[in-house]
Amino acid sequence: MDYIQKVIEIAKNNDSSQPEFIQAVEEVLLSLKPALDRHPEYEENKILERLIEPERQIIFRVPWLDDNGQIQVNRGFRVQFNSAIGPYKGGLRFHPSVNLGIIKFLGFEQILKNSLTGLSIGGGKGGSNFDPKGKSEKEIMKFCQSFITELYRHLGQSVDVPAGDIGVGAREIGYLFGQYKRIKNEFEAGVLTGKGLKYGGSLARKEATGFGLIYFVREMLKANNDSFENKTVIISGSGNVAIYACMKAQEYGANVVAMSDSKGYIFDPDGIKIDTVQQIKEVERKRISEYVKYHPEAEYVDNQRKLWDLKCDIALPCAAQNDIHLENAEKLVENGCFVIGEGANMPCTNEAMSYFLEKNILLAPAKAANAGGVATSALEMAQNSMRLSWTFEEVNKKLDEIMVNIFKEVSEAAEEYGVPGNYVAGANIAGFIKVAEAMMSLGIV
Ligand SMILES: NC(=O)C1=CN([C@@H]2O[C@H](COP(=O)(O)OP(=O)(O)OC[C@H]3O[C@@H](n4cnc5c(N)ncnc54)[C@H](O)[C@@H]3O)[C@@H](O)[C@H]2O)C=CC1
Ligand SMILES: O=C(O)CCC(=O)C(=O)O
Repeated sequence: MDYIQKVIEIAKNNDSSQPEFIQAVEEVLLSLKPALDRHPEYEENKILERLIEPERQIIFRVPWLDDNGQIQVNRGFRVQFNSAIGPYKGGLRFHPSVNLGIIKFLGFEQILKNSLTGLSIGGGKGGSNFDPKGKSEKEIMKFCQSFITELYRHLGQSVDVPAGDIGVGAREIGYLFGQYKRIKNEFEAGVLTGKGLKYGGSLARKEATGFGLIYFVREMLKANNDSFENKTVIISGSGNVAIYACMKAQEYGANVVAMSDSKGYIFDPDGIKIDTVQQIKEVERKRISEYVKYHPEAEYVDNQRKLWDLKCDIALPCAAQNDIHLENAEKLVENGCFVIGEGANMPCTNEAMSYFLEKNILLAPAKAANAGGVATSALEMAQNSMRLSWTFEEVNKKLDEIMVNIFKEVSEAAEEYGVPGNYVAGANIAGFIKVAEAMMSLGIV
């Protein structure tokens, strides 16, 4: 058995109840062969065995009182995966589906993503099986306070710096930061990112993941002599990443015709009115089905999975993992889709990814394409350290430059390691080499 298969077997034996984590490990490791062939020292130093084992995993009880005075108990997680190149960095997800395997897949992806940004940030991820849907503002606050009251002892601006992910936005980060500050009696702004603008947040962090995705896809299109102009785009999700991806794609002349949530999708052939989606999702926190009340000419389909049957040139999955299965991939290609930009983490199954690559579809992998969010989080930390704030234009310009660099790094790695145009392998190899070299330098730790 070769080295890669041996390590995949170790992951399967150790973590057989964590299918998403095994999926992420297989996807990454299987593409690293050219890098491992060139660097036999990585096997001698058991770099892959160490890479798949988190440095630390924290699981904790989160008790809180609901509005009826009843005690509720949730489970909290923080996986501090790899700090070879910087403090652990990665978001918190609050969603009923959260378990250790999901947090581990996200944390594992984060190691290589953060490495691609070129900034000094290691990989981590956390969250809870808490469901924010239907909770009052007070309940959200009480949950966040209880969550951070346990987790705070493992955090610090040079230790571990969480941010948002599904179910965690500026509101939740505010409550987490407020309680952290109270416990520590210290205004340690750099301990959390995605903060509100009045207490240390960065302009453009809210927009960064969606904008960054479009900057990356723009570069990928440019390298293939194409652009967003007049392209038909469909987007899954209607949260933070989806909204700002839609906005920027429209700015570049694309016609975004569909968006979704976990229940269904809206189809507006004249183009999604993104300010309506923002009103429904960011202000009212309601279902995307509300859209047709404002725009009766649009259609609502009560089946999110059917989104992938729509005709488009570019598909941007920006919701959750394993959103695009093989049959969705086949349908997209059959309908003429030739670009996939992954805004969500691991939105395509491994079978769907292989199919896209086989069909020479331009596939922008999540690790690279959605790295603009965490990169801008690192810019927020930099501003916090300097105790100053950059303008929106300054942050956005830096974000754009970072995404241009990531694309360059990814496509050059693909060329150098013999898989030109395979941005999936390019991203994995480029992200991995940096972390592996740092791990080699740091000794057996
Ligand atoms: N917020 C950020 O800065 C970053 C987020 N991501 C990833 O982007 C994705 C979306 O995250 P956010 O927009 O921040 O979250 P969000 O909570 O703002 O929005 C999530 C969206 O996905 C939809 N959704 C959730 N589960 C779904 C399902 N099973 N099927 C269809 N739709 C579903 C929700 O209805 C909502 O529209 C996640 O995969 C996240 O890990 C990646 C990088 C950074
Ligand atoms: O901004 C951050 O630190 C985290 C973003 C994140 O969770 C992600 O990149 O998936």
